[in-house]
Amino acid sequence: RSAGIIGAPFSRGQPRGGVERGPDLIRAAGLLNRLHEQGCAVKDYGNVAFEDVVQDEPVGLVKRVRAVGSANQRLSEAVQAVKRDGHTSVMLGGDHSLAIGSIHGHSAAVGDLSVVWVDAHADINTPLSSYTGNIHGQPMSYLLHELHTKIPVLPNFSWLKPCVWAKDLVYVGLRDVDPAEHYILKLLGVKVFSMSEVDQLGVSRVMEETCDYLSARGKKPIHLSYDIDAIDPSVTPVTGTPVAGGLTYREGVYIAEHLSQTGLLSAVDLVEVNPLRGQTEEDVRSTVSTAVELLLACFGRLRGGNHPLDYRLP
Ligand SMILES: N/C(=N\O)NCCC[NH3+]
Ligand SMILES: [Mn+2]
Ligand SMILES: [Mn+2]
Ligand SMILES: [Mn+2]
Repeated sequence: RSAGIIGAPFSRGQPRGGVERGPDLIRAAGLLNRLHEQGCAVKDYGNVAFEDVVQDEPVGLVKRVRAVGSANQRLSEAVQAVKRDGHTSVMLGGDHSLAIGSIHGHSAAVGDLSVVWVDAHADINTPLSSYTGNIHGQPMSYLLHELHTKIPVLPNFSWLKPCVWAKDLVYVGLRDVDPAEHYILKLLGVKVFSMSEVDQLGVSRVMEETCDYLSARGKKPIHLSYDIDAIDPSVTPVTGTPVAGGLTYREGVYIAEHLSQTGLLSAVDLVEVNPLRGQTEEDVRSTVSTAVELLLACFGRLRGGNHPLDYRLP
């Protein structure tokens, strides 16, 4: 395995400052050394340099459109470069609007892909259905072929073409879904394992059904887009929109372990870590270390232990 790390210090998909600190916090917690120690080749591509957009009036209700469009165009190029070099792309956010560029760039590199979206939220509002106008609640609508007619022309988004089919998308962890989003999920027949299904089936059944569902449409590269707020706020409180009743630490790690073992994991996003949303230092430490553990599990770390292929007892 090999990981190409991209920092995306970007917050304009939502109104709360601090989420742009995510990439450097996750690096400082030792992600690269830990990946190396577990036998993963690692290349750090640094942080994407985002354009400073000054005049960015709302377009209808949609906020910070030009900044988000420009940022995601640059992120898409960065992800394409990482994939061209043959790595699994690891995008450290930053807010979840960055999934637009991450998934677009991944698809530009590998073609058809499947998306596993682990999140308390569906992030599938269209620009016209969103209450808040914050684009981090909308990224999936920009990416789905089936919603193309629902996306107006937006400044700095002319580069973007939809690249995901609704039948290649699976959600895990949903527990805060708007009516418009629920309508879209039902209309398009998107596969959803909300927290109700996690409770009903258990996480191992959820992941078994997720992988069976996706592989029935051919073994496509998997894009795992992990919003840290999928995990329960008791474990990962420093995030913009925490929602009670989330995944346990163990469930969160299991999801990553399971997808890692498919051998199809081709890109990972880890987004929405916001240190300014914590009450204590421990809140920040707990959230950031959980983010690191989730990523280590994406690259083959197992709780039962690992050993190098060439290990020999002395
Ligand atoms: N964390 C969020 N998305 O994952 N917040 C925006 C969506 C709220 N409906
Ligand atoms: Mn999200
Ligand atoms: Mn979320
Ligand atoms: Mn969020």
